[in-house]
Order: sequence, then structure tokens, then C-alpha cells
Amino acid sequence: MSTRIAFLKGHGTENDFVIVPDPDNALDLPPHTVAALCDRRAGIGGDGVLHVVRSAAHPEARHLAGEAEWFMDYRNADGSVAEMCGNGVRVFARYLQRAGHAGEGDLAIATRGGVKYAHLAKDEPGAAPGTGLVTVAMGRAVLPGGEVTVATAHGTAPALNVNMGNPHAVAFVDDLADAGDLSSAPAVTPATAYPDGVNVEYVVVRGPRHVAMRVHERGSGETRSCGTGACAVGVAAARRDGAEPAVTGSPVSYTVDLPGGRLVITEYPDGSVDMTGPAVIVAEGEIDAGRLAGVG
Ligand SMILES: N[C@@H](CCC[C@H](N)C(=O)O)C(=O)O
Repeated sequence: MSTRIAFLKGHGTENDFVIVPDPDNALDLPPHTVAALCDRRAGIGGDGVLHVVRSAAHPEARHLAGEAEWFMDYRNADGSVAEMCGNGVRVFARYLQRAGHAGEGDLAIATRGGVKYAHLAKDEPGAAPGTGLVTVAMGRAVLPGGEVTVATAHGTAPALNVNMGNPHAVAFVDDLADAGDLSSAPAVTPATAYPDGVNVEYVVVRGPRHVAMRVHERGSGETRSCGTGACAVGVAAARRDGAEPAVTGSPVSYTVDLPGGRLVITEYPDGSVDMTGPAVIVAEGEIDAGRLAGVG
């Protein structure tokens, strides 16, 4: 007998996810099932899976249940587990709103990177329901220091090590094409800087407080957007511009253009970072897990 899995499909600036509601954590979702769901030809297709579980029902989130009812059990497209997914939190919040578990306003969501607070803005007058922007308080960036270098077949660039709950290497380049093919992971040295792998962002300056980026995501390949990556880029840009809020005493906002859309990243003098962008649910259905390659 095969299992039927209810799912939704959503995206945030085209970083797309298979959303699997499973309040009681009853589903078996091993890495190969996640990879099969994310397969763009033989599955639903996505950069990752947002497994929606009540915090109280998940061993990794039970301790957060008093603060956040819902846990975002995030998985990359290859089935690996990640600590955080910024675009994922926005889409997760949108799903909770659509399912009637949350309304407009503030909402706490548990992640492996701690509890994040999302704010669902009101829809614009006349706009479709569930289209208001979502802001997520992403917490503070950690900059471990040390020199890091990223390299593809197109060349080598110095990068900044920024941790947004998950690891990033941010390299400013002259042209986004300089990164070449990002479907496979750039080489990052020293490897010891990232014992668990890394997401790599290539960035160009578009204007004052305005940048554009491409990203190779650990466990997913080149994606059209990465929320934690955009935050890491905003933080790196502020250091590069001498605008670090902890030093200047003023918040700073960057517009970050990604292949899939635009995010606004704001850093405050206490080091906390907010990310604002869209989150959309585009489909809903049920899949016969037995028909997924290697599952059943
Ligand atoms: N797309 C995400 C990041 C997802 C996790 C990442 N691939 C990792 O392994 O750390 C985002 O929007 O932040």
C-alpha cells in the first residue's frame, strides 16, 4: 500500500519549495523521499522541502514549543538538513496564514537556527488575498573572521565568511557572469572554515545601497534566490561601504536583486537583520509517494 502525501507548492522570489503539512510528525521523510519530491522531472520539483510540524511533535523543536507553535523542518533538494532558510520562513508563514493557523501580523516560527519572527503585512487594496509582503526578523549575523577564497572554472575571488544561522561565503565581483556555471559548488578555501559545507554568493554593486547577486546553495545547486544569502550579502555590503550599523549607530537597508526577484535587507545597530519580500503559494495537491523514484 502506498502513502499519499498532501503537499502545496510555494515560492519566495522563485526560491521554490514543496510544502508538506504534517502537524503530528507522522510522515516518514527520509532524504531519498525529499530528493524525489524535489526532482523537477519525476517529482513535484523544488529547491527544498518545508515540512510543517507542530514544535511539540518534533524532537528537534520540542524545547521551542512554548515560544513557537510550528516548526519549519527544512530540507535541501538533495535531502540534506539545513539550519535555516530565509525565503522558506516567509513561505512557511504564508502557508500558516492560508491554512488558518495564523493571521496578518506577527508570528513566531521555530527553526533549527532558533525561533524567527515573521510579520505578514496586509494585502494591498485590490490585490489578491495572501500577496502582502512578509518581513522576517532573521537575528544577528556572525562573522567568524579569517580569509576565505571562492573559485570556479572562471576564476578566484576573496570572500567574507558570514553566518546567518547557516554558513555563507560572500564574494564581490565585477560581473555576475564572472561566477560562470554555479550548478556545481565553487571550491572554497580553507575548507576548515566550513566543516558542514557552505552557500556561496557572488555579488555586484548596482548603485548606492543596491546590489545584485547569484547563489550556489549547499544541497540545492544554483537557485533563483536565497534569503539567508541575501542577508549575508546585505551584511557584507554594509562592511564594504563603511556603513556597519553597530559602528555608525544608524540602520542601513540594501536592495538585493536576485534572478528570481527583489529582497530588502535591513541591519540595525544592535546587529539584528530584517528581510522583507514576497511569499506565494501557487498550487496544492496530493502525491502518491509510491510513484516517486526510489520510494514506495
Ligand atoms: N534558500 C534558503 C537557504 C536554504 C538552506 C541552504 N541551502 C543551506 O544548506 O544552508 C534561504 O532562502 O535562505
